[in-house]
Amino acid sequence: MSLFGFLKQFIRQHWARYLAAAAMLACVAVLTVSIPRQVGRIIDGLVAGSLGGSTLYWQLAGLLAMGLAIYFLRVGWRLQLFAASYQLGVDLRVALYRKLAAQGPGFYQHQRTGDLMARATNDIDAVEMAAGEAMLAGFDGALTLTLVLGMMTLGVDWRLAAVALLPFPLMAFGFWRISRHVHQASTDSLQRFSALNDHVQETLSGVRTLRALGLEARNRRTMAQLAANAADASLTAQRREAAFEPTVGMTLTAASVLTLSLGGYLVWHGSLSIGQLTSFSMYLGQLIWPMFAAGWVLALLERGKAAWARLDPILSAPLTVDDHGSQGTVPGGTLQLDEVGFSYPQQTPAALAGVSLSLPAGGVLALVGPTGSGKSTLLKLLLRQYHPKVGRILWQGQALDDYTLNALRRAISWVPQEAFLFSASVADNIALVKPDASRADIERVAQLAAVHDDILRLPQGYDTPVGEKGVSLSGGQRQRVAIARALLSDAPLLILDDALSAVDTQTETAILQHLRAARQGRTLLIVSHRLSAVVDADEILVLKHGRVSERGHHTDLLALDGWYASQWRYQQLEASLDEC
Ligand SMILES: Nc1ncnc2c1ncn2[C@@H]1O[C@H](COP(=O)(O)OP(=O)(O)OP(=O)(O)O)[C@@H](O)[C@H]1O
Repeated sequence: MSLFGFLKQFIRQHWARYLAAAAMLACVAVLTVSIPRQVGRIIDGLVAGSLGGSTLYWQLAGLLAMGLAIYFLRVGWRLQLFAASYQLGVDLRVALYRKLAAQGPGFYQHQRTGDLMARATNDIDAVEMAAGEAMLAGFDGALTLTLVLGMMTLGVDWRLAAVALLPFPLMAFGFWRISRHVHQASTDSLQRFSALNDHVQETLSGVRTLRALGLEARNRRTMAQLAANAADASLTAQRREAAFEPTVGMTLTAASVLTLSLGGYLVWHGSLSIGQLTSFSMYLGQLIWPMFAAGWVLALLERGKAAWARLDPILSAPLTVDDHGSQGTVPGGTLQLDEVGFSYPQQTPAALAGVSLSLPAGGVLALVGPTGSGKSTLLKLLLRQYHPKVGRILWQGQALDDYTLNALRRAISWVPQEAFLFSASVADNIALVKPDASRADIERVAQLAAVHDDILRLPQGYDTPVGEKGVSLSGGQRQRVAIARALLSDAPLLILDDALSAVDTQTETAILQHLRAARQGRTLLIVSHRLSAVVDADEILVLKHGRVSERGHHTDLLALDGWYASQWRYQQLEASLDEC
């Protein structure tokens, strides 16, 4: 959709505000153009000696009243229009947030966070300006122009009007050329601001890594370069926009010279009064605003169009995760994969091929295998972040796609390796999916996740703020808080995605024992590099190059003497060396 299409749709929705603003504006325009005519009449009355005394005072008071009415009406219509344009900003931000929240990893793989943030702030501001300031100035300017031209032509002298308008086509041509440059410069400016934003965001996220690698100076130089690039682009855009003013100035000067030449000649020959020439000159002065408004409106619209060209692809991008299912709850039951295969876009080797498994409700399945063998990919298919290219996934005999995404996400408690803690207390972080959980419940799951004692040692215990604005927890503590969070949910499937990698073997054993005792029939899927975490699983699947290379119980796999058995021996040896 074009910017104008979008604005049309918005104006249709908020027509009452725009209509009220337009009505007030029309009154302002009528009053504004009446003033020079009135002034001309007073001057002619004074020159002829027919105006004086109380009539003169009443006419002057009338002029003052018109000025006051113009002031209040101007305030009124600006408020109406700005309220509408701010609403447009809110609507756009909500729409963008919804879209971003609904997109899957396939979308984010091609986007930069800083750039998306720039679109949500800078670009929406530019569209907001196009819907508010530009509409306001455009409507005002167009109305004033029509009325002033009407008064010049019909109310004063059409010959003067015809001559005064001669330079205007040249101005229109100048405007057209300038606005093309403004569009290009605005696009460039928004893109460079995005690049700068992206760099700041990445620097803040990776500040520890940058420091550890001693890259601060290099990063500072890049930052300075990007900031200078952004400033240059903004300056170029301003320079392009600044060209509107001299064009207007030159046009009006030429129009004034032509008017005075012909006007002087007509007055000299008695076919125009001095009052009429004064009125006409005042009308010419009143053209300054519509002309400046035209330049300003074009600049705002070009900026808005450049911003919209960056926003529209995001707002109209198809969802990488579709949500066409109709089943609102997942009843649990057997999870089944039939000959599932998947490859990432633009990746030739398949990340998964011919994977079949059956995980009954309440069962424990483990996924192991060398790095890059497809374990996380399989989880992504279960979480429906991607769709299998071949084969099918069923839950309780129903295709995964038949469930709504919401239902599916409620049915799965997923604990990733890198647990994210929000800026809130530890207790609130654990109770994220169940904000009404009691403190006793929170402490119970923290004990199951073997993190209760660690939390008690924090300065304010469970009320200690953590996350970005609080105390930093160790990787292992973060993982255990995330496990506690998952245990608090009632989801029938719990997925531990290498979620115990940062805890020692003893703590891992303790957590797994607690899990077995407290699972209460929940299905458990464990992905782990450490095989000690999976020895008790009902079934262990070894993935290699996306295929199941071994499967069975721990003892079966040891007997097979394949990758699992050699990895087990290696890890056992490593553990015994650690104990020495
Ligand atoms: N987003 C992606 N785009 C393209 N290829 C990907 C993507 N994610 C993973 N891959 C590729 O898919 C294959 C399987 O990766 P996956 O992350 O599933 O392995 P993994 O077994 O979980 O590895 P690890 O144990 O290191 O976490 C790898 O070759 C990987 O490079």
